[in-house]
Amino acid sequence: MAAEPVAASGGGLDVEHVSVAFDGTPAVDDVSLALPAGEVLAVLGPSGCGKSTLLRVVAGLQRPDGGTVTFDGQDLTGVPTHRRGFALMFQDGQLFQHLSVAGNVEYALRRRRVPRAQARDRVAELLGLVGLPGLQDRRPATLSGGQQQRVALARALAGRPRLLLLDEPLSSLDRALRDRLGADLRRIITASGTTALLVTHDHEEAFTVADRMAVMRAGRIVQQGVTADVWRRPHDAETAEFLGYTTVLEGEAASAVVPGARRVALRPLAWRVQPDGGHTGTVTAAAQGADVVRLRVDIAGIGTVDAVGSLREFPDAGDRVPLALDPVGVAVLDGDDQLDDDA
Ligand SMILES: Nc1ncnc2c1ncn2[C@@H]1O[C@H](COP(=O)(O)OP(=O)(O)OP(=O)(O)O)[C@@H](O)[C@H]1O
Repeated sequence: MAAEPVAASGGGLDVEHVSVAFDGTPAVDDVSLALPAGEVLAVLGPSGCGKSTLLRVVAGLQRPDGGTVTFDGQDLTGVPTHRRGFALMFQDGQLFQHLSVAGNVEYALRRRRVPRAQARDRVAELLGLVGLPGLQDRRPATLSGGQQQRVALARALAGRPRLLLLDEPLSSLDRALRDRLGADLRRIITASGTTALLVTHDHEEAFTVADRMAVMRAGRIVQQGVTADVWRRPHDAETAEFLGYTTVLEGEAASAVVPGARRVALRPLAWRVQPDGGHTGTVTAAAQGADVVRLRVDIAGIGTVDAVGSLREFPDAGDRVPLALDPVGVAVLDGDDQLDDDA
């Protein structure tokens, strides 16, 4: 069930009924998206779902078989990529290795013949914005992966694009750096007032960076909305799993967790070992993580679920443990039932 996109009133991007097929096989299938000006939208989906193709249609690099792309009400059909006023940033930055950092960032400014002094000031301002002040003269090869992506971002923002298109911008970085740069990316995009469309397979990245999220599967948008809403209320089990929920319960097991619910999805942190938590379970497996003990516990009437425990009282297989349920880690699927946050 795909919610209808909210029209991007007051400007922004509108994608309506866009389809692309390669050799008769649909890659993008009747996709509609709305991105209001000043917001960040993440299209989230697994490899091969068609998200890069969709991004290429918006960029003007791929002609759709059907549908329209408009920005600020202007139909972009027939408008070439370089006339759209958009900027693109890819997974691996694609910096010009023979140019300095400053040379890379001012690339768009040179093409527009911005006066030299003005361009220099803008480069300094952008490097400050992305957290790399003073690195003008360095070569890309002497920078870390995270620094290179920051330079790529500064370069993309230099021409003040009306839409920034990001294709898996953090995927080449390791997890810790990805988390840090994800938060920075959001801050930088917001601070520069840029409207941005991000495609990614990483739900954490989408959650950190975007205001709105569209979940894509096999060429179609299966759910879209405000990021926190999609996160808390995935429509179906497959979407829930893709968003990091690890267990789906049905029938009586579901209603034992949320009264009246037919299906619920649980995040790995939903159950926590806690005295007087209201439930009891038997540990079937335990593995020590860096911060918590990750458990599988069997709860009578519910089944086997993931849980976390404290490193201080390392529970082990066979132990009976008291458990509390954190409502933030629970989503009701296919129903109107919502878990009360105070429950
Ligand atoms: N130029 C092309 N010619 C033929 N098939 C293509 C072409 N580009 C993409 N496809 C196919 O279209 C489908 C969607 O590809 P696309 O690259 O858009 O997916 P994606 O979600 O971005 O995946 P990934 O994250 O792996 O890049 C895939 O099945 C892919 O093989």
